[in-house]
Amino acid sequence: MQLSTILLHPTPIFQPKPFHFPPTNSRHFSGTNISRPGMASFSGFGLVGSQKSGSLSVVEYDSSGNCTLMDFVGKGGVNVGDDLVVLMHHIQYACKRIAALVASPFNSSLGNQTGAAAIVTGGSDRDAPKPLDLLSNEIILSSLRNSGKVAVMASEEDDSPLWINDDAPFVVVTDPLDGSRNIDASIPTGTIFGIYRRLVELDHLPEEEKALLNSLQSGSRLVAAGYVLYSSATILCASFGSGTHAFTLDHSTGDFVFTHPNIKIPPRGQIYSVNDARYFDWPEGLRRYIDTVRQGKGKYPKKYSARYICSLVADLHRTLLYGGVAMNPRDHLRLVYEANPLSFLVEQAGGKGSDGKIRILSIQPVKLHQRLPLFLGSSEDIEELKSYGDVQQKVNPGYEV
Ligand SMILES: O=P(O)(O)OC[C@H]1O[C@](O)(COP(=O)(O)O)[C@@H](O)[C@@H]1O
Repeated sequence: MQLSTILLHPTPIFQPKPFHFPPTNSRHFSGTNISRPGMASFSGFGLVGSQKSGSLSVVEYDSSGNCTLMDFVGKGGVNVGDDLVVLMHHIQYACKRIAALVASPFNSSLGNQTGAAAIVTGGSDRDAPKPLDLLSNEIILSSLRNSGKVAVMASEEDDSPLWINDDAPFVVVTDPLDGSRNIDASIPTGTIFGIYRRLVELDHLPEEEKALLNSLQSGSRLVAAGYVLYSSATILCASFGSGTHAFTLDHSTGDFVFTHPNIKIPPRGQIYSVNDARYFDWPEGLRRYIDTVRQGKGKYPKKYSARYICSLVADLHRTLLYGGVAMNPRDHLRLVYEANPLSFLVEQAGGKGSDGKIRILSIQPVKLHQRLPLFLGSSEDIEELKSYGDVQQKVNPGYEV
């Protein structure tokens, strides 16, 4: 199959549906609490906090009893505003196309057709993108363009941000396909996105300049953020500034169904997630921390377990649900595309995001592709880890795997 064929006919299953705002005459459900010991708790199923008033509002469900992502964000749900509803409709559609792409029997032959594996990044701070990275990037870009709601898109796959639409309200930062080095082995991958408002005070600047400055907003200004995990289930996890919620793709209908309301990361977990083949490149503090918790000698007197998928979205998703710390202590992950959106989600779930010293969301990005150490997880685990002082890996030889 030709690349162009895949691009033009990516997902026979999910045809784009005309967009309608959610119906307003759906049934109302009352809240219940779902929690399991030692795991994230999901509170108030069917009831979510209203972003504007801070009060609880009732999410509306369709006739099958399901509340979909679009019901959730719309007027019958938390009502994030019409512009953001339209944008989310296009983002979720793009992610359904990527979900189909990563599961496609044809994706392993894409490298030969695009020649993308040979792309050189011209001395920039980025690894050479893979064919699926580039295709995912195209899919996201076309959806953002079609939404009419995006002024700027900054992608991990592009050297510079793209100015799309002068009057559109939002700026989107994205890592279209994180963990793509895993793809040949069908290991989970993910899409990460963050949404900011366009800075109207920069409108007078030349396009290149305002595109860059809009993309370098601090994470504390995020309006919304999310990831989509492509795994045994396709899960879209998002926050619109009022809790972190997850939706699972129902392949029979093409809807993301509201499955994990108000995720609360346990304050303490028993799992650390890191590539510990780097142990001898770690600083003393990080080695001591890992040695301590794996022996059950830390503040939580149980032996920790190690889990590392090497796919940031998957490692974070598990951490959100089970607790613990997901980390990459070397300067590898990107502040703009990865650390900020994911820290926003973790904080909204009651956890913490740090570079080992300071809060991620407080860092002012100075470079688009800026990299940093990243520690995300349970608040007590992150605090304990930071108390070891020296946890950022400075030796970073650039591991070829
Ligand atoms: O090689 P390391 O240090 O284990 O890094 C692995 C991390 O890199 C990633 O693959 C991201 O790297 P890319 O953004 O370059 O794909 C993450 O998914 C994963 O957590």
